[in-house]
Amino acid sequence: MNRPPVNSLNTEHLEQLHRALVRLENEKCRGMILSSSSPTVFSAGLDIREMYKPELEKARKFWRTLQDMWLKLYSTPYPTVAAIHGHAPAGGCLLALSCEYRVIVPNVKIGLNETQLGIVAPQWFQDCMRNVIGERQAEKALIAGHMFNTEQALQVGLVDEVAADKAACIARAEAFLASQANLPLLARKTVKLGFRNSTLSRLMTGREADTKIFIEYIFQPKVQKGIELYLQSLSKKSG
Ligand SMILES: CCCCCCCCCC/C=C/CC(=O)SCCNC(=O)CCNC(=O)[C@H](O)C(C)(C)COP(=O)(O)OP(=O)(O)OC[C@H]1O[C@@H](n2cnc3c(N)ncnc32)[C@H](O)[C@@H]1OP(=O)(O)O
Repeated sequence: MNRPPVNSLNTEHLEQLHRALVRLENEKCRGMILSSSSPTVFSAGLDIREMYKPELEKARKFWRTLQDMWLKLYSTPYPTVAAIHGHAPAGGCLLALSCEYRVIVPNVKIGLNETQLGIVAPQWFQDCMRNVIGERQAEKALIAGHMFNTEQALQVGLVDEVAADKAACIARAEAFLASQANLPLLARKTVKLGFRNSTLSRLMTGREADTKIFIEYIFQPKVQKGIELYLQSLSKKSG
């Protein structure tokens, strides 16, 4: 990902990611490392400005593009690793959770923090967390909107490995891909999809309902007020 300053996910960036995933699949790619050009941020999650006073059709397109990108990422036939050498809140955490393996560096925060922002992580975000860390830990983390530090993320199983720095993180991600390289492709892909199918189907069969929930939620005046205040707090911080 290379969308400075924080790889926030707007419609255009989501489309780019989606196109890249389609191209990799068409080219029979043998593995992907999802990484960031930023030295300190993996992805800041959804671009909050896409949810602030949007036009209805633009907001619908934004959400459908996110759904498209995620459905592709979660179901790739090739192995995927997240090299998390920077913070990964909310949608950034979703990207990492959607890969098959996660390597992280020290001093990083990662989690589905939506509750803390007064918004709600959609059901499929929640499913991804549950599938990785289990029901009990996911429930606790999501209710609190907990951001895990590196050590906590490893302990709870949110990530698989810690590496010293970006170079080591990429090297460990490559080692994971190498460990998968000799597995029969069809068997590997079939098992992966078997595990992920119920989570994928839940969104695929309820896409329109999920979009409607998103739209009705963000168009509420009190949610808009919350987004406005949050945007102000973010830009004050950097100002
Ligand atoms: C049953 C009911 C169901 C209801 C369902 C409703 C569904 C609602 C949708 C819910 C889904 C939400 C998922 C999300 O992903 S929401 C996004 C959450 N993300 C965050 O909270 C991250 C916020 N950012 C940070 O914490 C930090 O920026 C950082 C990532 C830790 C990096 O810190 P750093 O100090 O390096 O950088 P700055 O904070 O100074 O930021 C630099 C500039 O980038 C702007 N910025 C940061 N994050 C975002 C963002 N997510 N979107 C847009 N812009 C962002 C920040 O304002 C600075 O801009 P400036 O320089 O112009 O001021």
